[in-house]
Amino acid sequence: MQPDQHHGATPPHGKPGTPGPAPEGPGAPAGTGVPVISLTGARAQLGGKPVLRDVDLTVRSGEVVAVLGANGSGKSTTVRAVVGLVPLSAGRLELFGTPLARFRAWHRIGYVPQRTTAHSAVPSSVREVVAAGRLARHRLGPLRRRDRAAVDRALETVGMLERARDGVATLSGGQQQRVLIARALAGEPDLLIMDEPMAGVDLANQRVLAETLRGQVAQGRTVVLVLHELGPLAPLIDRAVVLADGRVVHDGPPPEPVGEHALPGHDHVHPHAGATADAADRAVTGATTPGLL
Ligand SMILES: Nc1ncnc2c1ncn2[C@@H]1O[C@H](COP(=O)(O)OP(=O)(O)OP(=O)(O)O)[C@@H](O)[C@H]1O
Repeated sequence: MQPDQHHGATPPHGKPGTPGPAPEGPGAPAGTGVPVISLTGARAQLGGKPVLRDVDLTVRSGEVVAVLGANGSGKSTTVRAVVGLVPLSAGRLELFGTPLARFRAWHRIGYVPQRTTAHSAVPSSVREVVAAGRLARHRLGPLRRRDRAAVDRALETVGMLERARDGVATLSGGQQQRVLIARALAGEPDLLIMDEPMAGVDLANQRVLAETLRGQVAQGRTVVLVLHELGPLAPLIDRAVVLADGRVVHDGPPPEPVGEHALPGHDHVHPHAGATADAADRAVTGATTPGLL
């Protein structure tokens, strides 16, 4: 099945009044900016097995793109390749118009990896974890006032400022996710990449995360979200890229929730084996939880 290509067209959920940090100036509609991510013909192998097979992913300044697909379809590997954590065996990657080999502006990218359930053995405080998000911005030495202010702003954005001195291990999973997002925001990135930000997060924390993301999108931040389903984030998404078995099987408007998947609280788990376009069709259906946004 050929991907339904949709690069750069006006998004179905265009956000009126979005200022956008696009180099072509404020007011440029999402999806019409310069490519922030340009991944073409990407192939990658993990454990000797092909995991990405000719993946194309173009994300333009100001866009909010969901990467969807069943378990094992290659979503995490795709975004890990984008941030240089997985080497490509073929294909080309440019970030902000610069080939990966020459790209140095890592402070422009905030990456929130998939959260593991394992508690950190390192007794870091919330503030220490978030301050690590400034590392790409500031060189060695004590945090300057500007860095500290950015850390405070990020903590405030996710509603964790009062918990700044607490140990991360004392937090719930959802609160830890908020801290990881604050770490990414502390670097004041132009591009925010989040891998399954809602996974394992309770409803109250999902509300905070959704509100945080809404604020980022309103500021014109370019956002890539790996999601199992659009769920409560559906109103924010401009475009969906669906993977199945390491290939893009859809690149276009986000799907409408249908059938049982539209029921609130529907918990979607996909089989690992036999990822096909049909599996991808199932994966793109989203459960909406009313009132989150
Ligand atoms: N480090 C690794 N070594 C070997 N195989 C891996 C590794 N990481 C991932 N894989 C395999 O690569 C394939 C794609 O994995 P990936 O995590 O990208 O999928 P995904 O779509 O993000 O899945 P999920 O929704 O379960 O997170 C899977 O078959 C997975 O088992």
